[in-house]
Amino acid sequence: MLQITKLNYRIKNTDILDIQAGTMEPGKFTALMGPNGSGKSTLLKLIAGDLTGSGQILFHHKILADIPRRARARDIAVLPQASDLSFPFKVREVVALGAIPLALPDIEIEQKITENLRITDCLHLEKRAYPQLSGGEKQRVQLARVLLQISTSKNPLLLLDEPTSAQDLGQQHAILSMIRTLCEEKKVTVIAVLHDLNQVLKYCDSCWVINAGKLHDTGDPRTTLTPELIERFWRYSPKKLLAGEQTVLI
Ligand SMILES: Nc1ncnc2c1ncn2[C@@H]1O[C@H](COP(=O)(O)OP(=O)(O)OP(=O)(O)O)[C@@H](O)[C@H]1O
Repeated sequence: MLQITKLNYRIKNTDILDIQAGTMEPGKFTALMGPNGSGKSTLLKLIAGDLTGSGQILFHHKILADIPRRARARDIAVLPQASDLSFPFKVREVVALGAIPLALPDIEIEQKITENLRITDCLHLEKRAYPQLSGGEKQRVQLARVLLQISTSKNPLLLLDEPTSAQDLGQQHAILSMIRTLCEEKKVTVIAVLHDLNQVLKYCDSCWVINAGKLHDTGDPRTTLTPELIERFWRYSPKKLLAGEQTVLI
């Protein structure tokens, strides 16, 4: 369970984020939604501990900021919007960075690296130099790294900032489907910034709609994301299109 109370983050006397209260259930996939600049990445960074604001974030009834760094690194992993490395690391070495907080024998780490490369469709890239990969390949390698980082946790929390932004259509669905399975089978709590309404409707248990730094609404995407709400915050009127047997919004 993640509980947020009176969370405020300001820059030069301006509120970037101001959330009075909100909770997220463990083992669920929650989307952070809202227009550009509304505060979604700021919220992820506050939960990750990369930014410090006022107020409180509790994770499984413990104050997040009080959890020792190493323990926090084993429970909480963050996939940022972009991750460039200037050193010519091999893909396998990049994923291995996720094992730094884990106290595991080498053989187990190697097995876990292989497993996470496999589920992110990166196994064929393992010997390649990371800087030479495409944007989508780099994003999947980083996903493998963060999955490895939380792989020993009993209460894993995965924070993803636009995890499918560089992926082709097939990879977008493969990744979101894999993340859903992690929620259901391994009870991973996932919070992801997502812009695609159809992806949120298809894969997420709940959504938080953020606008101008405030939490406007939370709930099941199928009831929360009404045409009125989409029109109000995104200034766009979605149309329903029947694609095969599925209705999609365009
Ligand atoms: N260091 C900073 N200095 C000044 N303003 C900042 C700083 N960091 C963020 N902001 C502002 O805070 C607001 C929220 O930024 P944030 O990155 O959280 O938005 P977002 O909802 O993730 O946007 P996007 O969908 O475009 O990624 C934006 O208006 C941004 O310009």
